[in-house]
Amino acid sequence: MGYDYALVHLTYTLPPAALLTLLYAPLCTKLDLYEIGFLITIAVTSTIPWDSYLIRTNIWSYPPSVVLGPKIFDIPIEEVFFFVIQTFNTTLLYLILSKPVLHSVHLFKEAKGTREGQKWKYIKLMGQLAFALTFKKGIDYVRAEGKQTYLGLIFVWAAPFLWMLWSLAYQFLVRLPLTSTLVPIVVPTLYLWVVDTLALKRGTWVIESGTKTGITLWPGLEIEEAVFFLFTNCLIVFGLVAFDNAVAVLNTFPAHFPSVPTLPSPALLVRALLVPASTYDGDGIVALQQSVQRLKAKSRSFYLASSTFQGRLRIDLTILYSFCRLADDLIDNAKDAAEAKQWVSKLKTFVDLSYSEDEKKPDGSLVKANDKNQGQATLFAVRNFPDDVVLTLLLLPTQRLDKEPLCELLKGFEMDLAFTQSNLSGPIKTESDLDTYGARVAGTVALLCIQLVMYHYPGTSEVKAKRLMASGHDMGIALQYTNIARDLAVDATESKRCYVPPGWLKKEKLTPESFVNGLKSGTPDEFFLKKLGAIRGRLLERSFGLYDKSRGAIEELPREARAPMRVAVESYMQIARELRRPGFMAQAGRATVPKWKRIWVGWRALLGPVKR
Ligand SMILES: CC(C)=CCC/C(C)=C/CC/C(C)=C/CC/C(C)=C/[C@@H]1[C@@H](COP(=O)(O)OP(=O)(O)O)[C@]1(C)CC/C=C(\C)CC/C=C(\C)CCC=C(C)C
Repeated sequence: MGYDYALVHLTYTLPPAALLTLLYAPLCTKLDLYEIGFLITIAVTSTIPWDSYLIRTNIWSYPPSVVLGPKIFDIPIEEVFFFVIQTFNTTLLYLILSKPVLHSVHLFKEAKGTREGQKWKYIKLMGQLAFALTFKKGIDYVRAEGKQTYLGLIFVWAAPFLWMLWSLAYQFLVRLPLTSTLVPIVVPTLYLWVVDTLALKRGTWVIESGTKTGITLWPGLEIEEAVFFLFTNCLIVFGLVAFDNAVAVLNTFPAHFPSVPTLPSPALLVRALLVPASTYDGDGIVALQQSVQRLKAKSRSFYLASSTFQGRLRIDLTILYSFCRLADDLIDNAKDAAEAKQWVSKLKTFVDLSYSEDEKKPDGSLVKANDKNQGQATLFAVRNFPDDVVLTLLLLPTQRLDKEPLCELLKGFEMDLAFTQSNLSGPIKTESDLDTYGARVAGTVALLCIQLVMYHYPGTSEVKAKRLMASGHDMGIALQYTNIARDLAVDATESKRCYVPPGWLKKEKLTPESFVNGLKSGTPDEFFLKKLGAIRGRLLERSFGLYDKSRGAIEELPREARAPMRVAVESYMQIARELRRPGFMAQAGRATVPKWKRIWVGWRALLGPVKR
């Protein structure tokens, strides 16, 4: 009996496991735990018979003086634990690197008979051929019973699994970013090559000389060992990608899978993978791709927060963001007031059409509102909006959202039309006007987000729902105050808008005109900057007041949405914290949160309520 193999774990496999666990724990969901368990179970059960055969045929051996003693099918328990911990570590690295990825956007509709469809057919076949040839080579090596036996046994064991996983998930394996495929294969493989070199040198495990090629990748690392670790990490990552491919199909296509259990059974996962890619909803995928692009390009805070939401809620929030953003942009970027008004009116018509009532035909039959609305709204959207807007409109989950907040949001955008060159304060005459504006453009967004949360995680009582809505509404206004405080200069120079109530400006002996001119001047004097600091401070004070009042309610949301909502709110409020730093207070520029700080704030918010 000895401790050498146990020491390998203590020194090399357990420390990275602890570090990865620490990093991933706040992000870990029930589905992640299920995925980890699923992969470990498959890894252990598929490796035991093979490893046991290798030991019993003396291809591998473990000197009794280096292992503790207990064995499972002749395999030392340290070795069985190796299968577990290697799968665990590679899986956690994969999960961490994949968190920012919305898997649905990497699905692809393979239209039959098209060049693209043909291309995918060849990609699939080429992979299958490569793994089939590897298997064949393995058989030849094993049959020869010579120096390539061990290499052959690795090929024969791994290639069929790789062939099967490739056949099921080739699309995802090709389309996912390399950070989700190559990196989680390469990093653990290199690491284990180093560990293996050290273990072989110390004699912790021994490869018999008659059945190995004798070729080394570097001094001390047998080629067989290098291939073994490369293949096992490929198997783990291919398995994870296939799992996520199945979950993406389940989440993305409600027409195929109307409801999705929190933990889909293995049979359901396989069913999802077997849905032909030619039957995918191609427009839905493109709409999501456009929405994710929009979210990534336009809001770093919400992009970061979106990665902490799960499943269909994440998809719905991404589409909702895209809708709000493009509606705002259509109006803001219109060439003149008349065009902006037209966009508001078209958006209103689209919303009206999406929510009209059931209709009775003259023959007494009923046209269900849902079907009728979808048809009418689709037709209207296609005829009246640019191509890159239409798909988002069509995917907007109106069945899960109330009409009223959407109409109020459009009223908020309409308020922006009242700002003119000669009326810089537009509709904002008093503090209460500013509250109304914030309620319309941001309070409504909060209500819509909470409705989606409660739809996807049902069970909130009516009384609680009302309370949550009221607090969420306040939180939306809080975020809008921060948004205004951040964008004072941009609003003044690019849109000629002044959202600060004239009364507040008067207190600083400013008018909307002098304030906007001061912000527009490249080098405002110290005197002006002091006043700017005071006004910004007042906006932020209101923002933090509303934030303090409402943030407790986040802890009353359904459990699954609490931490992600905290991340969304905190990463936006971090902008307010940056603005309040003494160094920034008296600057005219736009505050941004450095990437590392955004990640830190998000990670911190996942752990629990943040101290103010
Ligand atoms: C995680 C995720 C994808 C969330 C999506 C949230 C969402 C749908 C946001 C829409 C934002 C948007 C474009 C609205 C149009 C009007 C507007 C510009 C509002 C301002 C947002 C700023 O967005 P962005 O940074 O892209 O804009 P600019 O860079 O300034 O151009 C707002 C500041 C409003 C945002 C308000 C919310 C997201 C509501 C927050 C409140 C909650 C989520 C509720 C919290 C729950 C409780 C119980 C307190």
